[in-house]
Amino acid sequence: SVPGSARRDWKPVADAVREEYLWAWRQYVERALGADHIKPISGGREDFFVEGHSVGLSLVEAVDTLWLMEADAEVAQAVQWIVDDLDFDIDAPFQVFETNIRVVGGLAAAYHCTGDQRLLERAEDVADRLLPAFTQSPTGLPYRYVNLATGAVSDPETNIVEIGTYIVEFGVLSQWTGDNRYYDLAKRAMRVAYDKRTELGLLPHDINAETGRWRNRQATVGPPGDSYYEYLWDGFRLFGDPELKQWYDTLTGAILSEQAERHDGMLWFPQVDAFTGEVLSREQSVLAGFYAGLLAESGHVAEGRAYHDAFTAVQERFGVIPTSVDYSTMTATRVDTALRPEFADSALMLWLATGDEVFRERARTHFENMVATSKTTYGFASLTDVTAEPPSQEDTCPGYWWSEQMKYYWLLFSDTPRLDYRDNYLSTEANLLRGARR
Ligand SMILES: O=C1NC[C@H](CO)[C@@H](O)[C@@H]1O
Ligand SMILES: [Ca+2]
Repeated sequence: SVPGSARRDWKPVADAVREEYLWAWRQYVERALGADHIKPISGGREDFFVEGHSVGLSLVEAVDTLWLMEADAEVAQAVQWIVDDLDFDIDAPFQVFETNIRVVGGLAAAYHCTGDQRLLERAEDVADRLLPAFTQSPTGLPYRYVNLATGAVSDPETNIVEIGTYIVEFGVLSQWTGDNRYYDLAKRAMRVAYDKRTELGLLPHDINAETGRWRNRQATVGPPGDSYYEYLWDGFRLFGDPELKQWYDTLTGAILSEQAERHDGMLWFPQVDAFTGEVLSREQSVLAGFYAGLLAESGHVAEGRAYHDAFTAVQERFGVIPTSVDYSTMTATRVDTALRPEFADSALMLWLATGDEVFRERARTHFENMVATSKTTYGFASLTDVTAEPPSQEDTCPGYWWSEQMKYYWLLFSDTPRLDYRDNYLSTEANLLRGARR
């Protein structure tokens, strides 16, 4: 039922992924239950959003991954913790973008997989606490922070990712609750930025939420531009909104004609001046690797393949892709890397779009190299230097590890009956919002 022929037996790899994940889950439960992060070297606890106010982030991010792995006892334990112990009435400023993609999205995915109404109620509760960031804004571009208890908003110095990565999570809430406020607020913010595109059809990435004025000239498909483009396409795919597709096609056409560059026979996307098209930087963030998958999903399969080929060259050179490289010299401009999932994200998207086994091979290497370099006493650790022998580790594990690369590997290798491989949707945080087969 999956695309392409299973020419080799991937089950051993799928079993290894599930074994590593459930081992890491047991360490988290025993040592850091309820913490945003486990500290994988020391076994300690770490807050992500606000010091002293963990919201069980890694647990919230793990629910749908556990469910897809048929770890149903672990799912039940996680849901029980959410119902008993997760309270968003916190008098502190939370980052609106990160809270949406990780917490609203994680709870929405948990609801989609389990059907437990209490999880939808929690998703609505935290989403409602984010709305003042939109409704208090004179332009409709949301502020970056909101106090979850008081609704006080702050920091208008934002970017297109943080004003434009909501329509998926807000859209399914509108669909599931019948309240269109969520969708309308999310789409309005995207429209404001789109309407300010330059003559070339490109977007700078920094903008002021109070004045609506651009704060810089640089366009990028990496952070903080990436998921604005992703969510235009995803919003069209999930909700069929033709305007979102028109905006996506216009901006993507400009990116492919004005920004794409061939270098040493490989396809790259330098940062350019959005007004003139002048190349500003040939630095490529590992986060930009998601774009290979987005291009393939949205009909630009050749470009998507070519961009993944480029990042495969980086993986082959460094073993683990560094936070950023200069592709004109193939040197790392930052040697650290925080367990970033994007290469595996686009490998899954390209495999689903083409059925080509090469993407499973590439993802297998990504998994094996991650285990070899990041696995430590109580879990998996970010790296401070991928070029060191052996690569040096940092005592932290990001929340997205629990939602992203381990889920991408599992879906690539397991052929799980819990996913509709022909019609599914994973958010930018890999939250499953369509395609769960209960
Ligand atoms: O869209 C995102 N950006 C950064 C993280 C992964 O690198 C994660 O939160 C998500 O994939
Ligand atoms: Ca992402």
